[in-house]
Amino acid sequence: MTELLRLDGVACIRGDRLVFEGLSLALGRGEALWLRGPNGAGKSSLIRLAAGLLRPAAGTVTRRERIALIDEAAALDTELPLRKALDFWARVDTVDGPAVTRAMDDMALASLAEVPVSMLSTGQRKRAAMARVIASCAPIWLLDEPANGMDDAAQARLVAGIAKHRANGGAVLLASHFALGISDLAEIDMGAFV
Ligand SMILES: Nc1ncnc2c1ncn2[C@@H]1O[C@H](COP(=O)(O)OP(=O)(O)OP(=O)(O)O)[C@@H](O)[C@H]1O
Repeated sequence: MTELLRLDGVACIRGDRLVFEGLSLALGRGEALWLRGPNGAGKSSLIRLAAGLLRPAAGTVTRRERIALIDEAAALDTELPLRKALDFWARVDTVDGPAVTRAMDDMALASLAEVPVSMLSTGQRKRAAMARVIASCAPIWLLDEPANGMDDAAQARLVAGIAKHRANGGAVLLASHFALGISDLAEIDMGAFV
């Protein structure tokens, strides 16, 4: 198995509180891992550690490939029409226009291409954030509550997108309150590390 992401003996301190410690995980090509646990268990913190946005208080984080991240902020320019906002990130990620078109199709966003991001609904913004992740072509997806605000049809597209990514050799680290119906999903109960 080719490991794309590895955490060894990681501890996380937020403010002056130890959120978790002694946490290790490895994520290989085609694998998905669900971080579950109650509010405050540290699911979002672990996603941010994996992304390199937080420094571990102990242990090591190793990323062997590019990452794409969804968290509470969609990171799309709210002033731009959706297509242009996604094209901006495509240039940053050095991917081509067809990748953006395919990602928009995957998340059923084609009809919203000219709509400013600021006018999208909550669920549409989540779909747009997911399209950005898909279009990035990054092998490691770090998804923090990606289904929040999505209706059933959007969730089904999210699950299909994750399956396609894994089939193409990608890996997914998912923080979520529920399993989303993803098959062959490993899990870590973050409550066990508090
Ligand atoms: N910027 C911050 N400064 C200080 N403490 C923080 C910060 N962000 C989060 N925390 C604390 O870290 C702990 C873990 O928070 P985190 O958001 O990682 O949990 P979570 O499992 O994702 O929770 P939820 O299910 O509510 O989204 C909480 O006690 C939270 O109050």
